[in-house]
Amino acid sequence: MDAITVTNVAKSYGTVRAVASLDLTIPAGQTLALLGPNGAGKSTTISMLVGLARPDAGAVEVFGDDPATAVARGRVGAMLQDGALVEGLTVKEVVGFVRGLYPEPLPLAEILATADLTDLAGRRADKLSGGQRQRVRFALAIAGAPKLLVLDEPTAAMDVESRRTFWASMRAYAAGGRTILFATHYMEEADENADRIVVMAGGRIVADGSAAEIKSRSGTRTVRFTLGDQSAAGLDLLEGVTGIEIRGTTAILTSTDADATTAGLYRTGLTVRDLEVRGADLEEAFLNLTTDQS
Ligand SMILES: Nc1ncnc2c1ncn2[C@@H]1O[C@H](COP(=O)(O)OP(=O)(O)OP(=O)(O)O)[C@@H](O)[C@H]1O
Repeated sequence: MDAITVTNVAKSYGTVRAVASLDLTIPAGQTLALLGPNGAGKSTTISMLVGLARPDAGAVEVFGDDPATAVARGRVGAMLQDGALVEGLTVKEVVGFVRGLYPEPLPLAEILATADLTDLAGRRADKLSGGQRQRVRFALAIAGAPKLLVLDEPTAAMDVESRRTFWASMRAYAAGGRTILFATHYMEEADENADRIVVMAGGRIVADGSAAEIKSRSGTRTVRFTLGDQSAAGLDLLEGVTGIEIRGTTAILTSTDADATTAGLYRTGLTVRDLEVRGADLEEAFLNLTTDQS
């Protein structure tokens, strides 16, 4: 069964078109990253998936129901950008209270352990650090044992170590066959934690695939070599070259046809040492895919 089907969805705020012609099917069990620059439409898409906003056109289904029904049935857990935490309660009390609202919650100890909060259980939730508070929000999102977990930029405000801990928690939760959708600006988070990456820009999907597919779809590769003190004049005219950068003694050519660029390079008569041809990294692919459309 599909966890999410979005069919031809559009959503505007006044004259701002946040999402347009959005089609997306997410099979149950998949971990999907929604990647895109500011204003791409990620949060708007997430709001519609969790029933907080209604599409102007098109349809959204979550496990075959409309989102509000799926949420009411306890099938969806969400960690949105600025959920406040109740003041004056300990972590254990907040999590215990929220899990009590669900028909079939996870055991309290399991929630705390999954969110790496066992050691903080007795601390006041509103007195924690930003990263620790995010973990409490994560605990609240999984408390009802939802089949679909939706996370909007869950690691914003976390340092590197907290991020690592957080993603380990997320993967542990996903391992039970659950479906996860998370929005992020961080390419490496998408690369390391998702089975599939959907890149959005300007309210539309501009790429959809595994990290490797997205990298290759951007079509760009880099050709690097040691230029030393030779002149770089004319390198930008080689076939396929779209960009050139000189870093110390190294020349880095971006190319849409690395074979032609390399062949042309040898014809220049330059002494070419340490030649390296690489696929674009995910960050370059992301910039290539989103720059023209946002
Ligand atoms: N409540 C709102 N009222 C008016 N415009 C809005 C509202 N929410 C979003 N928008 C606009 O809709 C567009 C999409 O915004 P959205 O928040 O969905 O993007 P995003 O990809 O989540 O961005 P970010 O990465 O910055 O969170 C933007 O142009 C934004 O300014």
